[in-house]
Amino acid sequence: MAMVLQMSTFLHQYLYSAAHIVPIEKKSPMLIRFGVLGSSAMINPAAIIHPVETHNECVIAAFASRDIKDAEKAVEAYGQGVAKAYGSYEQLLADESIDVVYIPLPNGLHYEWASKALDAGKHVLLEKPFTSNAEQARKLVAKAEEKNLILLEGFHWQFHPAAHALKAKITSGKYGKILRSESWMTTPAGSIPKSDIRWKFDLAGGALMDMTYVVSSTRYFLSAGTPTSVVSAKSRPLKTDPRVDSAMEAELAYNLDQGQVKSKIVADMDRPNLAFVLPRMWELPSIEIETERAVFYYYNFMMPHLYHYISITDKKTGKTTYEKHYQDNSAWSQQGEAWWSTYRWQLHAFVDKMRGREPLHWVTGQSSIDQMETIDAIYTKAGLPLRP
Ligand SMILES: NC(=O)C1=CN([C@@H]2O[C@H](COP(=O)(O)OP(=O)(O)OC[C@H]3O[C@@H](n4cnc5c(N)ncnc54)[C@H](OP(=O)(O)O)[C@@H]3O)[C@@H](O)[C@H]2O)C=CC1
Ligand SMILES: O=C1OC[C@@H](O)[C@H](O)[C@H]1O
Repeated sequence: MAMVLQMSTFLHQYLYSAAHIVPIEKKSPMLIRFGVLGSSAMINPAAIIHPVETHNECVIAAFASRDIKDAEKAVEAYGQGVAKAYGSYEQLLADESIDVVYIPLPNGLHYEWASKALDAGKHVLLEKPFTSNAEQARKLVAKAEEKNLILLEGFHWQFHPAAHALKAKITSGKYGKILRSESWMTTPAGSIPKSDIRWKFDLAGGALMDMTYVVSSTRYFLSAGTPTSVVSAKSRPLKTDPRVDSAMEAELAYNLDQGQVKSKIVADMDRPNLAFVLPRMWELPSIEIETERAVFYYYNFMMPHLYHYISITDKKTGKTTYEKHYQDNSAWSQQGEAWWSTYRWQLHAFVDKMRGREPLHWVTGQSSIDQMETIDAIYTKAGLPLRP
């Protein structure tokens, strides 16, 4: 289902950004210049190109690919201004006119190229998962701090108003302490081609890495760092390479200020069809959080701009109410538009940070380290090696 979501988000972004493109001549004269490392990455249109097209303070000034022809194709497809095409990532990093580098490379290359980008004095918007493992995450965050450069892990979903609306309720105290949570993300069997980067151990593939959202959603809504322990973790190994988890299920124990919480996470990149035939298209990334007085359920927390709902069941009365937050009256959503995708919200925050304005939300370096430490701990408990 994740792939279907991704395709739908492409369409959503294409249609909305086409309607809201800010022509280059109407953009701010002080443009933030982005460079993309990996012009042909599937995620580029949704995560960076369309968001930039609709933002009046930024432009994509260069694309780099391993093969210059791919960079030239990306330049041609991108209609704003005159972007440069580079036939190597090094060349783009040497371009002094680039302020920010967006990195949509395979997971196993995140650390190397984010590190090189920081060395070249660039700010970095880095795709999830942050790095291959926690050791790399610690080094990368230290480098960004030392160089006083912005480094953000692209947990786009956290920037959407719906995430904030739910978190505000959970942390309000009105519903009592959190008791447990359960976060799911699945993709129907066979929908990710076997040649995909997600199946390659050397590129830091695996379900837990790709569907790192199940960990980040848990940590975000619990306001948690790392778990006290990984109680259990079981992977379903990829037949051709058992180091790669085609699925991972784990139970985490947190000791929060407010008390103990048990969290289940399920990530499955090859989810068996129902009765062997029916792909579980309805299984959008979701999280359930039970507190003393209510059970919350956030359906499609990852792409809420396409569709989502938050249900709240009162444990005493059994009554369930439903909410949607494309745009509400919160200070948060007043900063944007109901049509903004999660990636557009994320870009808004990134630009705020670049301009010295305080973004309403940020994924801190410590959070990215905690995220990778949690992932390492789950792999270790499951008896799998850490990603290289
Ligand atoms: N935020 C989100 O919603 C999403 C995030 N992602 C993340 O973005 C990253 C890229 O994912 P996705 O777009 O699906 O990946 P793709 O496989 O489509 O693209 C990765 C790009 O990396 C470059 N590359 C460099 N070295 C290699 C290599 N050894 N093997 C393959 N590609 C290489 C290629 O670009 P070139 O040849 O042009 O240099 C390639 O097109 C991943 O980290 C993934 O987790 C993915 C999907 C959604
Ligand atoms: O980040 C992602 O989001 C959507 C999924 O399709 C994809 O596998 C993953 O990389």
